[in-house]
Amino acid sequence: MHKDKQLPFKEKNIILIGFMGVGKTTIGIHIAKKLNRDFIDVDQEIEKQYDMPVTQIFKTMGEQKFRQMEKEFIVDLCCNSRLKIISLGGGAFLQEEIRNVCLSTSIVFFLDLSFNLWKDRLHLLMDNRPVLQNKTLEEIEQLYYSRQGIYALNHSKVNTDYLKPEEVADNILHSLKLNWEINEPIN
Ligand SMILES: Nc1ncnc2c1ncn2[C@@H]1O[C@H](COP(=O)(O)OP(=O)(O)O)[C@@H](O)[C@H]1O
Ligand SMILES: O=C(O)C1=C[C@@H](OP(=O)(O)O)[C@@H](O)[C@H](O)C1
Ligand SMILES: [Mg+2]
Repeated sequence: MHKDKQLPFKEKNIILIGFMGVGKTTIGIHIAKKLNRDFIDVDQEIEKQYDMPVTQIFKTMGEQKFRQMEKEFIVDLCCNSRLKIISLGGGAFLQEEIRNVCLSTSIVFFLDLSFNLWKDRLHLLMDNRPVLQNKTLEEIEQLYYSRQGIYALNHSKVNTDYLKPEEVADNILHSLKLNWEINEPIN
């Protein structure tokens, strides 16, 4: 739809990135509601398409196949949609093609949560995040820090420490509104 032409700033998709469990899905839903826009969670879309949870996709088809599906879905979405609120899976941004298409077409917010606070959420994630399974806390901490450089490639970083999902959504909306005004003033 807009491969060669940039969309007006206000029409660009908004994309949330960050480590597993930081709240991309939860906060994305809040933002979409507040802006009255469609919400798309990439993992949920892949799950619908294959009629199985991500954990099962990893088991039966392997991680590489999941990464391929993830890439195809995100590239298509970025090139052929607008005005969407999109939550990526935490590993998606590791793929260069995904980073490039997201950063060149959309507004990318990195949701940051310090590891100390993230640890308290581990029990909520262990069962349905295949990447965490069979790892020690030390290995998970290494994975967390090894990905921070990749997440640093964003348009805006948002701190989520000690904030409720709705508060983070409000902070993102505030920042968006300021940017919309700066990029496209009313007069
Ligand atoms: N700001 C927050 N404070 C407390 N719990 C949260 C917050 N954001 C998300 N959660 C919880 O953490 C878990 C993971 O959230 P989720 O939105 O699925 O993260 P992600 O999509 O980044 O993996 C969920 O159980 C969710 O309710
Ligand atoms: O970080 C990762 O490699 C993954 C994160 C998950 O999404 P969330 O970040 O929404 O948990 C999901 O895509 C899959 O389990 C792999
Ligand atoms: Mg998610």
